[in-house]
Amino acid sequence: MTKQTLSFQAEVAQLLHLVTHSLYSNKEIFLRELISNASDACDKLRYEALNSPALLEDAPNLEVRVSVDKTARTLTITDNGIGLSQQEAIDNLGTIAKSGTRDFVSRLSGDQKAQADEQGQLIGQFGVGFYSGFIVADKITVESRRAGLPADQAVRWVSDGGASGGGAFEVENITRAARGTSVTLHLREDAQDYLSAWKLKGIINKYSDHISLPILMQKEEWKEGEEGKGGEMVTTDEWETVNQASALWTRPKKDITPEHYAEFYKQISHDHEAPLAYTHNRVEGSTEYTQLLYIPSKAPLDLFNRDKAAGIKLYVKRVFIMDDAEALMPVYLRFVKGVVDSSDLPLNVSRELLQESRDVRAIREGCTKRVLSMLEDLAKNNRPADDASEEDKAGAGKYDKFYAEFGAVLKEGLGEDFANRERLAKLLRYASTSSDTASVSLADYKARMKEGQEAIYYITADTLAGAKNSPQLEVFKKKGIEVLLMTDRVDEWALSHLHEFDGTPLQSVARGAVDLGKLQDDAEKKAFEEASEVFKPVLAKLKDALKDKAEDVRVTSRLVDSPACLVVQEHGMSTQLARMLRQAGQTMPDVKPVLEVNPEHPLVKKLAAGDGASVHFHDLANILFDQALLAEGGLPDDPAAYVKRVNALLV
Ligand SMILES: Nc1ncnc2c1ncn2[C@@H]1O[C@H](COP(=O)(O)OP(=O)(O)OP(=O)(O)O)[C@@H](O)[C@H]1O
Repeated sequence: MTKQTLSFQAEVAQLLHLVTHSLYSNKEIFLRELISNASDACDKLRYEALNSPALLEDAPNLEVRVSVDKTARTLTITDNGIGLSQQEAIDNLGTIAKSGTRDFVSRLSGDQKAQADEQGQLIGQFGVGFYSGFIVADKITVESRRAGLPADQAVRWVSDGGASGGGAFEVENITRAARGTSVTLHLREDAQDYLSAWKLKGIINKYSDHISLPILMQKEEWKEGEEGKGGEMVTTDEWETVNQASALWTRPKKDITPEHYAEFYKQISHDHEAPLAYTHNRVEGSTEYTQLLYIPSKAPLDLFNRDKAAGIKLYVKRVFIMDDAEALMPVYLRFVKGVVDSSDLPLNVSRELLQESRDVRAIREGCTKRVLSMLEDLAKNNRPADDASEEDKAGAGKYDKFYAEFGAVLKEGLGEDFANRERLAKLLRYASTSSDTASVSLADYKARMKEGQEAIYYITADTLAGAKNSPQLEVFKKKGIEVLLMTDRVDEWALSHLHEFDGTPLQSVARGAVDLGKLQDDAEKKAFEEASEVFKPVLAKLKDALKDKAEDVRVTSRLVDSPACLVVQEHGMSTQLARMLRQAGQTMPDVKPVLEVNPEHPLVKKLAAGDGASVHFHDLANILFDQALLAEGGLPDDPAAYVKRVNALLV
């Protein structure tokens, strides 16, 4: 093949512009990115070689070499991993594979370029990968041969990253004896200090120490100068390993610093923020494995996508097997990132096999328990006592942070993980009528329950304001009974799997007839029974007038200021959930709510005194119903008819 000149995908050209104009503040990350790619390429080869050992040719020891040529002013990162075919070089080094990064870049418009610095920080979140080489290089040459292809089918890829204005790269066919890839950076004028071996070792130590492959550099020696001249460091032909070259998780915990853990997290998660917490354990017993699990500080944008890739990398005896091993973590813990290294699974394990393996089940259970313990610790140290140790104080507010990001997903576990339901229930936090923030645990609530209170009361609504101002809370407010306010979409479904906490039932205040049990005194009960009796005739008339809308009409003691509210039958779906599902396009059976009226309210009294056969009565009954619907965030079936009825009253 002769030389071909090809253009970058439009987003790559934009990304390159961004990289070269805005990533100056943290230039050195380019080395981490390129070494990380080299390490991935070796992992891929090791995995493919499990089935095709011939791919390893005569070089079974995988490694990365970093070398400099001071005369040519180049820095080269070479690996003997999987390599790239010509087509792969064109596809992978000319486009952006990750859809998240691509979308982000394509959204940057021209006038935003002024805030390049800010964007540089943002782009750091997505990982610029290979293209970060252009932070320090004005030209990059990649030479590569895919493992398994003959020496004369290697490729050379060269680009100046668009500096010449063309936004193009060249590819040509070359002969390369060794399999694998070398990336040569022609260093910019202001990046010449990356020719210093000492500097490079420092960067490798900082960012890439945990890479399990050996990273080799040529040894340097002090050479005395000729007479009258100073000495200097000179490069020898001997190569030495400059990193620890053992996978981080295989090292004893005492030898790993928090910085190492954080750096490793960044590499596996592509998250620029430090993790909130991590746990590292070697599990022994009938199933043996090592787990290193992280809880991120921030939720990803696609957190609620239950099909989203899981964040666990599976290794078997330190050989990388697969990313996103979803069988190792339940779906409700999909935000956890980390590594599991098993000693028992076969190296050729497939995703299908993982689903069925007993060892995998044991690992999943073990990982789940670990994550829950980690969360329990965060919860425990969230509000440290004054005399707590410095370490415990450092955890202040971390659980709140976790819960704000991932609480809604954790709740899915109530319906998914029956074995751990009680532990999960203890981790739940809600806003309540005494706290606007999601900080009340079920145990806190129980500890504050009133004398004679027999249930944990809660209400679900679309918004906090909607929950707080719901008419259904009126009697609870009057009696000073705390009610949990639930506003996550998942709450109602999740709560349908949690009927009690520590022996106390959970009761929705919008479901079934209100029964405050011992919290109501005898006089109140008597007054209520009398009212039910007195209102019987008007209830019958209301029922008739609203027969298309309401399942039943009854008097209630739950209201204080409002004339009426809607409730659902004890085991029915709430009107709020039904509305949500309908909005989501599901066909819902038409379940009619119960209209409850307040016998103390003037409007209800007026109805009772009126003539049930009059047109006026029919209109008032409908207004009463529609207003109750509005009060809980719904819309009348026929809004125009509602407006007409209200207007008729106003004039
Ligand atoms: N040393 C290498 N050996 C083989 N293939 C490579 C090498 N470096 C890069 N590639 C290929 O180029 C692709 C693009 O690399 P790039 O670093 O831009 O993205 P990535 O590695 O997929 O993402 P990220 O770096 O954010 O993890 C890689 O997915 C890989 O296929």
